[in-house]
Amino acid sequence: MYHMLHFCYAFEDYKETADWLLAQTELRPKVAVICGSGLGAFAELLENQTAIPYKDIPHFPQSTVQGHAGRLVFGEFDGKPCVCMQGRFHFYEGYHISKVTFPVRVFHLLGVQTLIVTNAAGGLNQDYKVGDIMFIKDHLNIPGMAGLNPLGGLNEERFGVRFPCMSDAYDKDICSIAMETAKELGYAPFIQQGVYTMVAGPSYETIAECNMLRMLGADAVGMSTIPEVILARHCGLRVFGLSLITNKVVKDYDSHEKANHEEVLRTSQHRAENLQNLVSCLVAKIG
Ligand SMILES: O=P(O)(O)O[C@H]1O[C@H](CO)[C@@H](O)[C@H]1O
Ligand code: HPA
Repeated sequence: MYHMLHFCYAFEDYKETADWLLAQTELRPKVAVICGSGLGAFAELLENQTAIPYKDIPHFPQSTVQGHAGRLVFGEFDGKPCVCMQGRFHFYEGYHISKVTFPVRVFHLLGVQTLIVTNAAGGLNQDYKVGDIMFIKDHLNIPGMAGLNPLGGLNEERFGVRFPCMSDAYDKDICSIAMETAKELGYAPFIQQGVYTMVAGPSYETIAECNMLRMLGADAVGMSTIPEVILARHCGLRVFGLSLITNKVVKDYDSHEKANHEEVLRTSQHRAENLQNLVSCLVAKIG
């Protein structure tokens, strides 16, 4: 059990990992991408790639969830260097919250300036359809409100300030570029902009919880992303986030629908190509 005041990692641990990675590749990425459930095929498109299994990287946790391959891939899109997490870590896997977010600070030390986070999420907004892509404009940090924030404990000033601002968490300029890119690709009919909320998981939400989350103003719900975004903003990275709406949450007691990870992975596969095109064009534009 970790005490709140104890870091799970010291600054030197992040630095050791970053230096180890810098010795594995000549690429110096300015953009990092975290792939959500079933969305990791994106990394296969990277040119000149160096792929490193998480198990070989000092201090890195392991991926335990289906649809998260567990490799860090360095490569290029249109000559723009990028590093991509093929698989993320979730709190419900049993990792301390600072472990879930470990790679984000490593990216910062690698020289990354922009983080793109992707996830699979359940649609709470009834206007959303399965297969829609929601650009995240804001978030509701439910575990954070219950005391589970990745910045809890002593502040590491070498990364950022004690009380970072979150009202500007999602970069409006990158979101506009992403919208423009989606239009160019003909994807506008299935793009949404909305609020993502995180629950700790791994159980999916009850009907009452879904209704509550919707009432609170959330458009989509998942079990990830927000801790990564908070750590990224703390150390000054610009953030763009998107959710693939893989299922509609159940909000009606007469419904026979049941949330399940197989459906999540099926929808991810169905939209994988669109997402890959969108994110790769975005990396090429902002990298
Ligand atoms: O957020 P990502 O990693 O995309 O995965 C989402 O899909 C899984 C549930 O089906 C949960 O892990 C949820 O967070
Ligand atoms: N709830 C929570 N997390 C999810 C869902 C959901 O309906 N779909 C994909 N990830």
